[in-house]
Amino acid sequence: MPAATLDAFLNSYLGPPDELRSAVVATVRQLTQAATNIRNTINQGVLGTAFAGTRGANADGDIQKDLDIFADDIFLDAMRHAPVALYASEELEQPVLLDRQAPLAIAIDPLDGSSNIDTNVSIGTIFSLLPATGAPDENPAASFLQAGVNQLGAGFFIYGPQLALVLSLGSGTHVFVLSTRLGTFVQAYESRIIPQRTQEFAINAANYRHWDEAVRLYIDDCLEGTEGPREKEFNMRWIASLVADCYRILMRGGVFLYPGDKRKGYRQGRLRLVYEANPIAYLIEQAAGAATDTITRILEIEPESLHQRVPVVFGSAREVARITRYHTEPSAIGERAPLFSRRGLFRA
Ligand SMILES: O=P(O)(O)OC[C@H]1O[C@](O)(COP(=O)(O)O)[C@@H](O)[C@@H]1O
Ligand SMILES: [Mg+2]
Ligand SMILES: [Mg+2]
Repeated sequence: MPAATLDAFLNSYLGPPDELRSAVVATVRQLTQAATNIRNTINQGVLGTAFAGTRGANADGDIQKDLDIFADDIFLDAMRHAPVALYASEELEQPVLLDRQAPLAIAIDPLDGSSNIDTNVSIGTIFSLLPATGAPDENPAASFLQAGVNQLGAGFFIYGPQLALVLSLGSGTHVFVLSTRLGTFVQAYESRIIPQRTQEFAINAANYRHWDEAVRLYIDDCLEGTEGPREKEFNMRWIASLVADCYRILMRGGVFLYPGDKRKGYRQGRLRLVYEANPIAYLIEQAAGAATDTITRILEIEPESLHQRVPVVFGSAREVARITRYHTEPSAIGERAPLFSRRGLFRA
């Protein structure tokens, strides 16, 4: 039986012992309050004016919108009231030390999908909960340079038609929706299970000419549909909000790719390992999906720096494995008939 509310779910959470478990629960509660606050602000109807304005660039060189900064301020403030030692944000160059005695470190993308703010398309907040390690005041980055397998929990809020929280604390991936009638988050689904197979892919196809050959050939094969080696039709989606693309995949399967490409600054793709790829990979794996950097499991990558980018492929496990084979053993992608052997590397 699913717990009826987020509160009931958190009360029944049997995670790591004692201090860490209660810290995770308290932190998730603070996060939900901050997200509700942001949702209320978004609903004031100022998206096209005040909050879509730009401020400059963040540590990573991305344009910051006013809502990026607003969301960052709200979550940072909320974490001051949670048992969190360190707050690392996509929008801030360095982690903020909050309470050196506290057991947790949080990495956050306060506003994901910023390019969609003024178009009224779903946006979100992604977070990753880690154990604070070492001496947080001496080496604040160290807590965030742990491989994603060390996460205690991860999730995202999606400010869509519904305010939803997708959460995993290490046993399944759960979806809660804010009920304004009840004034609380209620469980919307049993733990999600992503189908192993899919006929739907998500990629920004405008970058086709910049991709490596393996990615191009994978997409070519999908596009050839029933006339190509896959012998089935594919559908394409690209929302340009990672949270929204991930939510769809959790609901009905699919595969998402943001590979590295040949554009300047995109060799490692666009998404950040610590703030985006790790928490999303955790949620996807907890829902029986898979997540790689095309070859290596995302959750096993040791981050080298706080704002590091990483190529990302995630979703239906068999499709993710297939994409890895295009990169590692192209000759094994031999299901195509000679009819399809017309191009390059894999077609010889
Ligand atoms: O505009 P592009 O290159 O298609 O990239 C879209 C991707 O970039 C992101 O917007 C990056 O996140 P931010 O908005 O937090 O910078 C993802 O949500 C999305 O998947
Ligand atoms: Mg983002
Ligand atoms: Mg962001």
